[in-house]
Amino acid sequence: MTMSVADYARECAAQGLRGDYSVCRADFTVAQGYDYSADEQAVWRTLCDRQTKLTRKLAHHSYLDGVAELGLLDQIPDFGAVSEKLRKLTGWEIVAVPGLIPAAPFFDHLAHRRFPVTNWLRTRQELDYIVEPDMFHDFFGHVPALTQPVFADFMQMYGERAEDVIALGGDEMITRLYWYTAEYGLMQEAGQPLKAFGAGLMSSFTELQFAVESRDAHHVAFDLETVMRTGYEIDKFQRAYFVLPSFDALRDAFQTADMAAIVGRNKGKPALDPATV
Ligand SMILES: C[C@H](O)[C@H](O)[C@H]1CNc2nc(N)[nH]c(=O)c2N1
Ligand SMILES: N[C@@H](Cc1ccccc1)C(=O)O
Ligand SMILES: [Fe+2]
Repeated sequence: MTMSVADYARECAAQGLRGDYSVCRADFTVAQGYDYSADEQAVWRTLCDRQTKLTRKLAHHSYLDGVAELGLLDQIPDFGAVSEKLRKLTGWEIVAVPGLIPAAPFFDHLAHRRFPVTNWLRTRQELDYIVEPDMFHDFFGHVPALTQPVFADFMQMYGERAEDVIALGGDEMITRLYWYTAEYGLMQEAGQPLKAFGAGLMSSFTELQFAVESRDAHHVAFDLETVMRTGYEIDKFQRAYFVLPSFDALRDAFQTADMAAIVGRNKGKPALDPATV
């Protein structure tokens, strides 16, 4: 692990991130501390109700199958109870974190089948979109798919391969790959309408509709090396969405890629502009 919790806490405070990083353990986890107000519970239900109407229409079926399997969206989740359920289904658990954490510990959690979930919730003013991951994003966006064995295995492999790529000096490149697939990926299977599967889309009322339905959204056919070279910003709608033909295509690209060669060719080069890829 490259960055200490104390250094990261200072950096996050300087950037205006909302979580309290001063209470983190060395692996960036904290206690969930289940003490949410009635108002926060109401915000949670509002978020789930309005977003579920959209995902029914715009989300890939692997996500919707996950929601059906997981249930539990009527109140703010108790991470311990959810972990118990997930462990039985796919061997995953969720751990509480104060918000965005650095790439290396994040991928280390994934490699060990632990998914980091932020322990605080966006406010009523941020129902449509929030600039940093909160509990609604982490839980509603990511956790349902972890009930699906194929996806659950894939996320662990992501964590393992990421550690190798980081060791080669490719942390920016592997982070972009995660970003444009797990967070903002779209899927168009043969003969099917375009669907979303990325968690950053699942949790945003406005960006989910924009990415799938707007003529202004920039859709690009998935290519592993291009994705690994394309820059991104976390606090604005994405200027490119990469479209996969299937999950198998993603897994194959991952398994056959010569990561050392890709990192070697591209390390230190400026990122591609997402608007023009
Ligand atoms: C690896 C990459 O930086 C990725 O966006 C990670 C980083 N840290 C994170 N931390 C939290 N809490 N939630 C996330 O979704 C992520 N995503
Ligand atoms: N923009 C996402 C949250 C998010 C922020 C940053 C990274 C990933 C996701 C939402 O509104 O739900
Ligand atoms: Fe996320």
